[in-house]
Amino acid sequence: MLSIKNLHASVEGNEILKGIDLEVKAGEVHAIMGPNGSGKSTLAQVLAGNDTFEVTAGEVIFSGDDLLEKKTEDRARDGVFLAFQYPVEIPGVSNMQFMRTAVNALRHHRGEPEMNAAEFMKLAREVSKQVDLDPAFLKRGVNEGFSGGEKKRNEIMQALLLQPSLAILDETDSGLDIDALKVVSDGVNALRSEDRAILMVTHYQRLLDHIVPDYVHVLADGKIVKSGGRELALELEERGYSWLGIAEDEATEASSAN
Ligand SMILES: Nc1ncnc2c1ncn2[C@@H]1O[C@H](COP(=O)(O)OP(=O)(O)OP(=O)(O)O)[C@@H](O)[C@H]1O
Repeated sequence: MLSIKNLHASVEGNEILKGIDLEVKAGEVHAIMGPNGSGKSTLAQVLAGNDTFEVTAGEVIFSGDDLLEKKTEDRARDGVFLAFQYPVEIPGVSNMQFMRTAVNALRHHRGEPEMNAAEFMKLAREVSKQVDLDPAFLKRGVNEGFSGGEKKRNEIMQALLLQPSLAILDETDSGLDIDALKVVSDGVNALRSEDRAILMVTHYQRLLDHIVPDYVHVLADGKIVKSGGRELALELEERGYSWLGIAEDEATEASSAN
């Protein structure tokens, strides 16, 4: 589903991604871990099409197409979804209005009939229960005044409504209390399916107790330096990053993040 080859990306002339290679098949869940500042969010943003970052080399093939050639909105229509590390507040636009517009844009693109307000309300209420978010949040401005954990739950609600082919989740577990972590993980597990891939950026092995990944990758200084199965995350928890030959300052930052 997703094939990344030798991906390089820069911001303001600084190279952040320095040759990423990654193959993700439909049905798989991949976790991306690594020290602070290693490029995890940059990778997520580049895949979603944030033009702050300049791709200087490499290719990304998504479902057979050249992803990097497509505009952000076309990537979203084709099924790429990004749950932000820091979800953005959009005051004045209700959550309901925002999500219905997005869902109907997708349905239109897929040649499916649009959902009217009543149909969408019914669906949104069901999904909000799934992530334990009071349906009252549907009426509020997008993320406006939401707590950190509520924003993260709202991101997963969007994913459940949009049913993307590729869900990229950037630190969806950060700031969640123990119960919310379980709720959000259940939401992500509900997304798992044979025709969908999930790329999850996380610092915490404990998330991977709930959402068991097929593969774990360590990103350091813009490159994937180690890949393995779930046991790699357990090893990182125990040993930190320095055994992988990651520079001492990066490894220290990483252990303080953990
Ligand atoms: N818009 C930007 N302008 C300048 N530098 C940026 C920008 N975005 C990212 N960077 C830099 O790129 C590097 C990688 O950042 P990124 O957010 O991808 O790291 P990360 O691995 O997700 O880190 P963390 O674990 O702390 O979230 C950092 O040094 C960061 O300061």
